[in-house]
Amino acid sequence: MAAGGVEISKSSVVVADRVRDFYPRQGGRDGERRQTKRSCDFDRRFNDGRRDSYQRHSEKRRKCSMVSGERKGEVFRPALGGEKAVVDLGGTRKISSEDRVGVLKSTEYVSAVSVPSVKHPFDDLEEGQLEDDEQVVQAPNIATSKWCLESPKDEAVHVVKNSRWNRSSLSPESRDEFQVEASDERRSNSSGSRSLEPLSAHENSEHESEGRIDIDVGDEQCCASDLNDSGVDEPEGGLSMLSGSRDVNEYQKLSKINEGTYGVVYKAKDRKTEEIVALKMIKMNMEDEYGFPLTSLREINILLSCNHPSIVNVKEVVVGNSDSVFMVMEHLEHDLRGVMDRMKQPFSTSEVKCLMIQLLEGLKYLHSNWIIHRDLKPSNLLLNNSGELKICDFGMARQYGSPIKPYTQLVVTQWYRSPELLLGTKEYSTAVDMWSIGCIMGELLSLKPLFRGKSQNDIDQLQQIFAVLGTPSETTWPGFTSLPGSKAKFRKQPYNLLRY
Ligand SMILES: Nc1ncnc2c1ncn2[C@@H]1O[C@H](COP(=O)(O)OP(=O)(O)OP(=O)(O)O)[C@@H](O)[C@H]1O
Repeated sequence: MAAGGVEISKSSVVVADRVRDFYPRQGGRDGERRQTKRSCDFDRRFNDGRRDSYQRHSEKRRKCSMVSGERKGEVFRPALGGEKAVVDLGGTRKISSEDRVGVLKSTEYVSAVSVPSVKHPFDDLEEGQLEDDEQVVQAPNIATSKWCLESPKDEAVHVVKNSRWNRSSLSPESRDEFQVEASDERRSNSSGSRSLEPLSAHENSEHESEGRIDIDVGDEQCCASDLNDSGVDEPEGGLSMLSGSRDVNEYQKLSKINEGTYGVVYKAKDRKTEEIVALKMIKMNMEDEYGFPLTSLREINILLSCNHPSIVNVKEVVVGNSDSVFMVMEHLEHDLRGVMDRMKQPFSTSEVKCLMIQLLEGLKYLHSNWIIHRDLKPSNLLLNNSGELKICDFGMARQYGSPIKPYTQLVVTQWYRSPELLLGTKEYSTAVDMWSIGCIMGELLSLKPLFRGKSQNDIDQLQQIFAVLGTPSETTWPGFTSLPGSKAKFRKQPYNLLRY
């Protein structure tokens, strides 16, 4: 591994150079991110870089109090390491220095989210066993975050008609600089259809949609205001979790980076600190007058709770002067799709190793925190000019538990979708992400999608997979014949030709 480490370390420099080579003007012109070449090598990531991750952890704690600190008197539980900390039930959270050392020592990156359905040592404690003024605390926690909508009771956080996001209250004066274009975007999407709008950056790319199909995620796709039936009183003033959020005008819009299905992404500058950031504007659901998409709530909740160098950092959520909401993220200069589209030669093996180790570290962090991403593909992997890779776009992500519950199978862009999803399973787990990153690794090595099925054709996608890996049977894949799609007539292909 030592030799491999050296090789990867060197290659990270090359990846950074190659990323810069494709965008020489971008890297050099404004010099906004003149970063050291060594930032993704092993030395820095695992030695010096560890300091960075601790520093980010403490920043995250600050964020955490914003996310979950509002729930006074609640008993918080530790995440994975069993770390114990102290919470003042008056709402001010304190963590003793001893506990803090424990937190930092116990895990390489601090686990940020709760573990559903797992018995924890503290579970055995009787009520009152904790010292009077001490309770168990958990740093950023998906389940207790104010953005959490996983439990139906909490789903009452929605926009109300007299809120500041009420469209009728819109006035020309109240528009912010992000608003004009945003309104146009919404008009163009006013049919309420979820079809992919034309993208600016990848418009002419043959990889534009990465085999994407328009998805209707059925039971999981709704917006906050679809949940009004929960019977809980609506909080006065709209989305309660937005109270106290800063205004988007704290940022100066520089340019539009890209538009995805669920939001428009802008490059912007913090007016005070001059930091360059990415602002993702959340598209409201136009079919519903005040709809805040559940996917966006999930994305915000998960990203605010995560803390890992390979996961894009969300700094805060800000609001526009009218009915717009923005996620403020660290800015990375490229995404892997754009970089690969411009490459003539594939990445070298060692470059691929450098990218893959970052991707795998990020995914390990997610999976060990019970999160499945469910939409891993090159355009959701951001790269900076130093060769650092970060996973973004958590619109499809969700927490899972044990035992596995049925989820929608209409997730993951087609070329990166696993056979079990293509065959219609509703009970799936982290393996769907592992399949996607296997496809991404193949593509990094060959510069061509590994399994490039015809658009919206699951059978063709499966035929392409079976042509390489063999047509499954109950022997090679126990349980295959009970999958809904297994009855289709697939061509018989010999087992596993991956090496040829
Ligand atoms: N933090 C960031 N820094 C720079 N660019 C970004 C950032 N986040 C997103 N982007 C760019 O915007 C694009 C779309 O972002 P994202 O995937 O989050 O939006 P989406 O609406 O969920 O897209 P999709 O249609 O893939 O679901 C990305 O592919 C990337 O090019």
